[in-house]
Amino acid sequence: MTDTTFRFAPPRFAPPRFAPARFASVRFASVRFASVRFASVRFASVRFASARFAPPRFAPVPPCVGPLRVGRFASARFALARRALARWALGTVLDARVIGPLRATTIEDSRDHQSRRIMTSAAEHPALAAIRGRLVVSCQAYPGEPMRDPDTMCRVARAVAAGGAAGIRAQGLEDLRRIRAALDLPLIGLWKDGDGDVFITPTLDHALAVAATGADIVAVDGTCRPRPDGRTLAETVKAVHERTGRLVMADVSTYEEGIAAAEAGADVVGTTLSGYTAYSRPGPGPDLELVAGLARDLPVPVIAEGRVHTAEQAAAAVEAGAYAVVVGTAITHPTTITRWFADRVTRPGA
Ligand SMILES: CC(=O)N[C@H](C=O)[C@@H](O)[C@H](O)[C@H](O)COP(=O)(O)O
Repeated sequence: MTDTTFRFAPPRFAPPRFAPARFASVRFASVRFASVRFASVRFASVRFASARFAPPRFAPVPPCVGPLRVGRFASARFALARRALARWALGTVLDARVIGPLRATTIEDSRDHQSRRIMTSAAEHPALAAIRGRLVVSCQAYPGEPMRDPDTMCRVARAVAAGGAAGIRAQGLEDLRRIRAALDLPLIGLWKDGDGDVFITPTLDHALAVAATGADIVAVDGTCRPRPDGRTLAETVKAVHERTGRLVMADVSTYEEGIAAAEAGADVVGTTLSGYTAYSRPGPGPDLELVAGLARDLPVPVIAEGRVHTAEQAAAAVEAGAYAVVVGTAITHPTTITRWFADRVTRPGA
């Protein structure tokens, strides 16, 4: 058994409503890392000593039933355990002791409020580390369009890679296979299918097929709407993790969906669907308020995606706390870009 201590740096930007803990420790026992990033944990005890938990008290926590991601409040089954992790996510847990065979090592990370919440650089998946603070380009053409062709999309992906894209997001199994074979960059894969409301990688079967193309991250619909195969998001994420080891990006449309997606175990949350569900905010530009809210409150990376049309908006998304920014239309969809220009140039009535 290894005995590893995680140290979390105190928050630089502690939300004012939470008095930072003077000391808090979370003892985990029987930690089993299934992969670099995931762990099954049983809580032994949680100890708090802070302005809010005075006098210091030791609270025994019943063992967690089932897996828990270290650093998340996601699947903790017990309120106290969840609160401990929530406090960790807020940066107020200063010390956590993990006992068990562990591959991750010491954490010293307080660079910014998103990175503070991400588990550890050692445990951060390489595909995520490679896009951190960078641009991902979505290369997609729509049914019936002239560029709807895997070879063309692969060329587009190579072109944006040459321009500095740190990652690619793409749609459709054949597009993904071609792009995977041609490029070494992190690949976010999805499969748009069906004519229902839920169309971004709508079922587990779709997700498994996307994973089989070699995509590093499988993007799925992460909204609260029922999925065509009747599975919950949590069941889908769990199955993708267990059967493929791939990361899951949940495309959401609201703050509540982002929180629920993280709790369901999604590794990454994207604001992709904001404005594209009946109940979310449509707007001409990116939903930076959503980006900022989720980046502030989630312990997982938040990717800004959707209607980022200018370099300034992309920079603003990073400023708002986005872990990475995905831009599609403004870079890879010439029909729309042309229309933007044509509409401005063409005189009314011409
Ligand atoms: C809503 C939906 O179906 N979004 C899709 C998701 O993969 C794509 O059609 C978008 O192009 C992508 O999200 C990037 O966004 P934008 O093209 O706005 O930069």
